Amino acid sequence: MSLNLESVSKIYGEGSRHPVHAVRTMDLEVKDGEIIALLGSSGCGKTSTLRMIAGFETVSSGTINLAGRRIDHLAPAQRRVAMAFEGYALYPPLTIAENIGFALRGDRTQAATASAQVKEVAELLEIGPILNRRPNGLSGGQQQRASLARALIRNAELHLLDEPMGQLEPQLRAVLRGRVKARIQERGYTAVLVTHDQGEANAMADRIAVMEAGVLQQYGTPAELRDRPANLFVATFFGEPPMNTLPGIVTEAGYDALDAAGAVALRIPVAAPRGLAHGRRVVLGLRPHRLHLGRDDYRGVMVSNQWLGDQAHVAIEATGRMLIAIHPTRIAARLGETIGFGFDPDDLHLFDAESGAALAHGAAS
Ligand SMILES: Nc1ncnc2c1ncn2[C@@H]1O[C@H](COP(=O)(O)OP(=O)(O)OP(=O)(O)O)[C@@H](O)[C@H]1O
Repeated sequence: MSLNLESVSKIYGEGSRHPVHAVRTMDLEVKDGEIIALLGSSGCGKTSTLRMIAGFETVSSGTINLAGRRIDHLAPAQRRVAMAFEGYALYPPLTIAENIGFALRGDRTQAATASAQVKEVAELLEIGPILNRRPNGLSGGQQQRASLARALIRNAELHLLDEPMGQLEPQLRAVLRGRVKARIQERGYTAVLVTHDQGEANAMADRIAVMEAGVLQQYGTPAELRDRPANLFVATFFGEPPMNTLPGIVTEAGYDALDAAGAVALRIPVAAPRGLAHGRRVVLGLRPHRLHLGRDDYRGVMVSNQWLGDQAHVAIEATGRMLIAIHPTRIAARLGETIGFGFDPDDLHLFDAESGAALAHGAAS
């Protein structure tokens, strides 16, 4: 069902001497049947947002609507929301099967049907063999999958998944991501996933909400975040390795990238600097796969060269700063050698030097 957050804020210790403003006037709209991810580094407010939606934290201000019904004043049990907790929150005296099927008891589901459903979701998450065990003594990854199963088995109006696969090893995580996503889509569930792993957000979410310091920085599809980052924070947070950035200034002939001392380090000729006034201070951004090695436009010193099996990640020092390039083949040059590079000015993203807001975007990837 559709979910709407309007101007939602969370302040812990409001009125105390050290209030923490964890979420700031957040607007978020999730469509019926959509999977979205809240993505950001530790402490940015992801879990607080999720817990306000679930009802485990009160909202300090703002409103939350689910399926057109206001829910922010309701107790968690009245919200028709299923949640997989970061800390698992399993009942120690119950077996894993009883934990997973716990919510079905109130649904007047026949015992046999409930047991078949528990088995089916347990197999999906590869925890079939531990259904008769109790949570104590199980690994973090097993408990985490039990918590996820307990949420997925419910036919709720909204599924909230807090770092649901953080404890699993990469291979299993990759398999389960696909299965969990397929199950959510097959059943038409609406889901909000919390993660600090952009690979997970990319793999599972239709749209991603990037948060930093309690503020929603951008909400869009993975392609929108990659090709049209709203600001410098999103540009350098989203994408691996991150976007290269250089302070610069708009000139009559194009852009000048500046070194740390403010001197001109690279002249980048462009016919029309995208309507920006001469003298305007900007930050120039370039994705690493758009920085081409072996061209003669500029020169830098190679300071690192890593072959990752299918591509090379090369760091060059130019303009007194480090620039990262992704190259499709091995680079023969040694560390310390001078290497030529270049790029197409149309691939540059431009940001305002003061606010970091995007002014113009490079060609789409
Ligand atoms: N119960 C609480 N009381 C006081 N401050 C809190 C409480 N819970 C969270 N905070 C603070 O609110 C801010 C946001 O925390 P939150 O857990 O929402 O972030 P997060 O992005 O989910 O981080 P993580 O990925 O580490 O879980 C942090 O500064 C955190 O220390």
